[in-house]
Amino acid sequence: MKQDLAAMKDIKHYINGQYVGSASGKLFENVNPANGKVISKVHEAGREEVDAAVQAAKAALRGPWGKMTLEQRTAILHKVADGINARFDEFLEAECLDTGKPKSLASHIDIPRGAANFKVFADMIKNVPTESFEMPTPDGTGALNYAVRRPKGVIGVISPWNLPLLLMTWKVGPALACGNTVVVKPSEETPTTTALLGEVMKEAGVPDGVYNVVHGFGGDSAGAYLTEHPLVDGFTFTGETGTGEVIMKAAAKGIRDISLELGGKNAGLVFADCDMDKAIEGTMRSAFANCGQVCLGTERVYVERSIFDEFVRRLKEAAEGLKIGPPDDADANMGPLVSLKHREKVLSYYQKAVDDGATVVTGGGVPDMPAELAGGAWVQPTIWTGLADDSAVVTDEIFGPCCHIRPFDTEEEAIELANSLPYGLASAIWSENITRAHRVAGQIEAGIIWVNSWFLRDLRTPFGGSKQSGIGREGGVHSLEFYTEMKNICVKL
Ligand SMILES: NC(=O)c1ccc[n+]([C@@H]2O[C@H](COP(=O)([O-])OP(=O)(O)OC[C@H]3O[C@@H](n4cnc5c(N)ncnc54)[C@H](O)[C@@H]3O)[C@@H](O)[C@H]2O)c1
Ligand SMILES: O=C/C=C/C=C(\O)C(=O)O
Repeated sequence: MKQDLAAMKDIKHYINGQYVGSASGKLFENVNPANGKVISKVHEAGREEVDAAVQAAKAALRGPWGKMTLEQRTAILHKVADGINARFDEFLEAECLDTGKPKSLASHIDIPRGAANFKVFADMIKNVPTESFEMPTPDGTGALNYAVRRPKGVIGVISPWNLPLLLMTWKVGPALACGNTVVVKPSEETPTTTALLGEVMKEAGVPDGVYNVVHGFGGDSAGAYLTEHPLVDGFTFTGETGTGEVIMKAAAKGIRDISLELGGKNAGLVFADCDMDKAIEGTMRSAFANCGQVCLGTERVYVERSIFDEFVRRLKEAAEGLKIGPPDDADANMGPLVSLKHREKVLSYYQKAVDDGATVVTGGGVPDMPAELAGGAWVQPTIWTGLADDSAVVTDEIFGPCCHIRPFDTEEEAIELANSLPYGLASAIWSENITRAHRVAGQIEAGIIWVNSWFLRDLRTPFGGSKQSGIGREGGVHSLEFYTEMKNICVKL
């Protein structure tokens, strides 16, 4: 049975290789944030559907999937990647309708990464060795220890709405490469590409029950039912820090493992010895790409005082040059926020900045849009200066197209400011003095540091946050660590 994705009117769960509706008949609306119109109705899973998905995933571990050779399994995952590429335009259309993001962005980042996440981890699991140790024994014969990887089991994948296909496959790719089965709960805001992937899985020959999808909300809905289900062996979650705390508690019951990629309030550090063109281009992307809805984005920018005025002037000019528009507008490089609800949150910070005495360098409100887009979640790219370090605008993750720029005088002060919050996800350093860049990078409390770049991704590298930005690392061998159980076999010779 195929999902009616061509019309994209009715988004069902994908359980044990079939698209199925909810027994309760409960549906919720999926809204296009570019115009406020309903795109589709989505089935909301109850405990019954979540249980069916988890049971299917458990059973599939013992079915054909569990018996496949590594070669067979990884060949299928390459077919999944090829299947995404073959249906690139459908994925692109679905992702852009759900999020409102420019097609120019999603066609370069979201959809290609959706495919790459399967290929990279399929190849990695074949090529990363495990360890072995020979040891002496009192009788002189010795013993040999060697480690093997085994799948962890059923993985619960809970993903957010900002980069829906990219962030979901970033977990599903390595989870399946390692031989696990998954139950995915995509964000209620962006269910479509996760649903569409079910068809690709089927076509690629992924056995039924290996990839399951349940739709719904977080608390008191599909998300909570999934984390409370005792047969799930581990959870990988990307989303807000507060939600991470709730999921961590649920995972404690039954001692299930967790990987948490959480929020940030990332600092950009711009030194006087930077290449100003590069720093402006990079900070533009880090503050405004994806309408500022990137966990790695820099909402706090610290600039050395001698170049502060020039930097602010040039970033303002660049921000005012952004073209706001819907996904199909080929010139648009900024879309709407994901929803009107999220816009309320972002605009509350725009107001708070004014209340706290900020200088609004540019933006601060809602742009004028043509009548057919008036119902969309549009917001202006916004830059502030002049806020105190303890203003909520400077300390809270806003997740909108905005940044506060503040001057600093010394390297020590810049590092202290960057490290002053309980988050520790990412940071961008702009300096042509490579010794300084290394020195500063080593002292920033964050999991990911970019020097003279931003969001430059090599999927073999560790990815994750320190402090309240997460627990664990994914990427490269670190994904293999999370998605497998290492077993040591000690053989007395
Ligand atoms: N560190 C990273 O790699 C990374 C990447 C992208 C986004 N993020 C963070 O994600 C946030 C934006 O995404 P969001 O608003 O979708 O996050 P969110 O935490 O609101 O939701 C994420 C997912 O969790 C589900 N959920 C919510 N409450 C739940 C509960 N009680 N039990 C189980 N599931 C629940 C949601 O339905 C959704 O699928 C930002 O904070 C951003 O920084 C982090
Ligand atoms: O919004 C957050 C972006 C996260 C990016 C990744 O997880 C990635 O590039 O693998």
